[in-house]
Amino acid sequence: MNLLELKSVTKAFGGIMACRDVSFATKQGQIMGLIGPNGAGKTTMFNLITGVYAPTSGSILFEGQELVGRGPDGIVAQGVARTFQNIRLFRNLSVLDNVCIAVDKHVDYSFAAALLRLPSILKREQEIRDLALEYLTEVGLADKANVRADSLPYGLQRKLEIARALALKPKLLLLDEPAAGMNPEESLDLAKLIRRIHQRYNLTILLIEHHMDVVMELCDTIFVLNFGLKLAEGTAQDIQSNPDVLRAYLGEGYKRVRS
Ligand SMILES: Nc1ncnc2c1ncn2[C@@H]1O[C@H](COP(=O)(O)OP(=O)(O)OP(=O)(O)O)[C@@H](O)[C@H]1O
Repeated sequence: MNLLELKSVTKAFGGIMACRDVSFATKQGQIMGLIGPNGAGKTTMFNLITGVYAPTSGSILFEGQELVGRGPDGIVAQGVARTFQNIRLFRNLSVLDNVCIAVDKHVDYSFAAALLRLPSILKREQEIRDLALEYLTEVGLADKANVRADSLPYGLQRKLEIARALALKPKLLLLDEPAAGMNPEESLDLAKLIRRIHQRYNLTILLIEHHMDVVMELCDTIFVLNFGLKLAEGTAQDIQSNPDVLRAYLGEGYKRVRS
């Protein structure tokens, strides 16, 4: 079953065509890679799916329902969460509080009850902290729960963004360059983490990444954008041997990760 389907999506910023007539479908449970040169339109695709921008034309379906026009909060409520290329944490809050805020989105209690600090609220607050700690444990950050988010090195801030996105209980998780700035060993460690959460939380994942070892290791299918247009789509094997992709992005001397 298709969880996400883009149909002829176009986005123009004035004269710049960031995406042109892009169509693809992501099946339930898939990990799909979105790759291409700088400026190809990858982050714009994420911004369109998450309602940050409205497409100039085209349709974006999630579980068969139109997302266009729903707005970012409505789309999160539908089950879509993301991380950002430029990390967006509450920098001066603790690591734990960054995740608590996301867990809290699922909690239903009245403002008056919260204000009066009723015992039920105090109990619920403890539950939120416990849940947040579980997500931090999942990404290996439990021992950093009480430090300020901006004191973490960038690689760990990216993991914190993943924990926060998980806390929104998404069906579809969009990861925008989660391995940016990581060395090969760290990026393979991150690939293992992504594989683990994919299975554990029954996720469908859309992954933008320039680290090809991570993309080739994780993705069931890969969609290649170039100048806002679809260049190719296929398995890791197809993409690594596609002459157009080698020419436009991977480089003619690209060494296959898997053969
Ligand atoms: N808000 C905006 N206003 C104007 N132009 C934009 C805007 N957002 C993106 N663009 C343009 O759209 C094109 C696609 O940008 P986008 O950030 O989606 O590329 P990308 O593939 O994610 O690149 P990178 O790999 O460098 O992150 C670029 O030419 C960019 O300058």
